[in-house]
Amino acid sequence: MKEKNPWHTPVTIIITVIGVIAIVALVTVAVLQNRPLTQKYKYGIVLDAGSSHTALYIYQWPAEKDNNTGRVEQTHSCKVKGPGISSYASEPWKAGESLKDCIEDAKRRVPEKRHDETPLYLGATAGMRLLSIEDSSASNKVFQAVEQSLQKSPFSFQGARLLSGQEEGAFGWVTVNYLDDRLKQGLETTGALDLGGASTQISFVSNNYDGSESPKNSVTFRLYGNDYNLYTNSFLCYGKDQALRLTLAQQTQSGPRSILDPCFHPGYNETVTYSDLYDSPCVSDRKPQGAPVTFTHLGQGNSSQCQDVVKSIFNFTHCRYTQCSFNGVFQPLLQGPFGAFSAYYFVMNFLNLTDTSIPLEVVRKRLSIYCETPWDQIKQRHPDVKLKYLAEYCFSGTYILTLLTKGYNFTSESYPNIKFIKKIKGSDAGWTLGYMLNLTNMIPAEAPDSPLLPHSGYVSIVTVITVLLFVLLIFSLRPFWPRCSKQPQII
Ligand SMILES: Nc1ccn([C@@H]2O[C@H](COP(=O)(O)OP(=O)(O)OP(=O)(O)O)[C@@H](O)[C@H]2O)c(=O)n1
Repeated sequence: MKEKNPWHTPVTIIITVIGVIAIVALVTVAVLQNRPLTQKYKYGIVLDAGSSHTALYIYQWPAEKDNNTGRVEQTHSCKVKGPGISSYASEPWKAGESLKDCIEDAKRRVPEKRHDETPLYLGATAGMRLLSIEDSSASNKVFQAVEQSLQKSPFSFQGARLLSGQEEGAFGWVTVNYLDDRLKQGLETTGALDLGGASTQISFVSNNYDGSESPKNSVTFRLYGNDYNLYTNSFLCYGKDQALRLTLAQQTQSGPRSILDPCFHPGYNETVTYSDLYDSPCVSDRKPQGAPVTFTHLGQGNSSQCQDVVKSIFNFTHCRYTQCSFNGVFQPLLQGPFGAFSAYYFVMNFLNLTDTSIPLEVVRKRLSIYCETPWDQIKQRHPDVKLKYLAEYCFSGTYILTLLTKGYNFTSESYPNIKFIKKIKGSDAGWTLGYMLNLTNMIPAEAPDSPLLPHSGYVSIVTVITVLLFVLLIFSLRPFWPRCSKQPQII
């Protein structure tokens, strides 16, 4: 006599087998769907052809997230050897040649199979702006030379062009706020202060600026569903190299054989050629008549006199708007935090003055002690720093403080709102990233629709619900279950 197992009916066996197969299939799909994928990246390259040098930046972002944001990051930068491309006006082909090493470097950094789809841009700033004012044909030839050289690269070259000061300021602002994740989240934005060699930019959003007063300073953006009305201004000739020319021009108006410069260390002594100093549209019309060929540039190291000389290159006398910064340029009330980068950072970092919680008066005092230090001592303390940079830090520090306080109207109270920065989350602060994001349409005007759940959450929920349904099905089939009788069946 054999006791029949109540589960051994064909219906329950079939249901159980199908159920087990379904659960195994679901779990397999869920696991496979959520396995870590080997990330594929896309790349973009921007060359920043500045007045003092050219730099190449490589950016990357996950291939499947072209239209998403907060994900583009700088993976590498390469400093082009030699001066900025505008310095090759008399031998333009050399401007093209100068870029080759960094392009070779980029070829090694970007995977070969991505080369032909990687956009390559060159944007030129204030150095080329000045050259185009001075000699537009020479500037065209320099652009032709760099274009010829970049067309030979395996990348998808998208052209070389001159950025307007307004674009330089606005794209710097986009970069800073993109990297800080402020745009996507619609947070209060950070203003951008950029100090180059030949121009300087200030860009910020102010509640009391809607673009109606001085519309030429207004740039509007719609980013991730938010409207921004940005104030921006670029001051050509107020980058730190051209500002130094302006102060030297101020001190050599009578064509002297020597000057005692308060912005250079005591004991500093260099011979300067008048024609070199005045070889820039920022000062060329002021070249003194009948001056000797050279003058001796002597350092005096006097901070308060240096402040006076630096102040004298700003014009505060006329303003046809409700308020101005300097040279009759409109500026609304300063608002919010500011990121100060490029030469702001190089100089303040060298001077150990990037901490803006140090009171402005203390900063001034420390700078004046530095300026009064004899040139021999300075050279001894910093044997590794390029002499040209080293000689100019006293001037540059004084210029930065004067530009910020007298020029832009930062006060002791608002000075701590400035943060001197070089990089944000590994990417350099500057106009290049914002420029690329704009040209590749990587910042959408409207906020992208995001799915309710991440993919892994979706798969897990579907799995759990299916298992539940299966269990319910088994229970709903109860009437078909064989009954367990207490009496053993006799077969
Ligand atoms: N370690 C460094 C590197 C650069 N500089 C100075 O910083 C200034 C400008 O830097 P940059 O942002 O590279 O300006 P450019 O792009 O060359 O100038 P522009 O934007 O005006 O065209 C130059 O005066 C350069 O001499 C410096 O003082 N210390």
